[in-house]
Amino acid sequence: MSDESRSTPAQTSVAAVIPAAGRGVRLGPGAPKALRALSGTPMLIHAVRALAASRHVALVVVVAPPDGAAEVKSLLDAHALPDRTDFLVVPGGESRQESVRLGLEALPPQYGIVLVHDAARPLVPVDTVDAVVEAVRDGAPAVVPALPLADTVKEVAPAAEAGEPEPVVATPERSRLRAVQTPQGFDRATLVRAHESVTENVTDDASMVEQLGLPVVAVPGHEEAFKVTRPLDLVLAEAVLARRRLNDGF
Ligand SMILES: Nc1ccn([C@@H]2O[C@H](COP(=O)(O)OP(=O)(O)OP(=O)(O)O)[C@@H](O)[C@H]2O)c(=O)n1
Ligand SMILES: C[C@](O)(CO)[C@H](O)COP(=O)(O)O
Repeated sequence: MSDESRSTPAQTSVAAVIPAAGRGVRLGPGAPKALRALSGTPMLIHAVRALAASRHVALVVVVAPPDGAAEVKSLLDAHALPDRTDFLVVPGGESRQESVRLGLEALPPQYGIVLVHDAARPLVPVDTVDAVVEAVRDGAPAVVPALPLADTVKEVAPAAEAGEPEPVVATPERSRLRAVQTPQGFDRATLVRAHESVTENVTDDASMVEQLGLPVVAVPGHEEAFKVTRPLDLVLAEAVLARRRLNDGF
């Protein structure tokens, strides 16, 4: 590639990988979490629309439950989505990390910036997505949206016996702690290297980049980007959607 044809960060195309292959055990029995309805629409469709709402995002790769790729393709076909965005569906894996890796492997070469976004965070506002992309375009290899904590956090040691109280061993300084959300944004080469190098299971992609010794920066997250994990989160999600409908005058 000549120097003239090499993309600058500002021109680099952006793809989003949406891991949606989880079962949703903490949500309780039912369909895979991403396929459960919020206000009559599958959670996954809300998440896809939230990412495709960003003018930066040109491709969305949905990582479907391992035996659910055909169902997810039909869902994408059945719901209105922006014309300017391309969509791909690939089957996922046993862990979130494996599902993200499978999504990354499906990315065509022209995408230099990758967002990884949980299907379980269906209501992330577009301004949060854009802020993450802009921070990567400004040169950060890895960016996380993050919020200060409302609760004090304690570190505990294992209880002496199951069911016994856990001894508290430390209280980390709260002002320096953040609750991390998605989409997390990456320079693609950095994220690919992280997934190739880190073999132990981690709960987010940015921590793999930290393990490479590369900088990760935090931008402001949003309270509506919360993760639907337990049954009460569904109640909150429905309330947020009802508030949006009211604000939009529906
Ligand atoms: N094998 C997996 C496990 C999780 N995920 C995705 O990773 C995101 C965050 O995971 P989480 O909220 O933990 O979802 P689940 O694994 O479905 O939840 P649980 O742990 O309660 O089963 C979700 O969008 C989920 O679909 C995935 O793509 N592949
Ligand atoms: C990636 C993540 O959403 C950042 O908070 C989170 O780590 C996912 O965790 P989960 O246990 O897979 O829900």
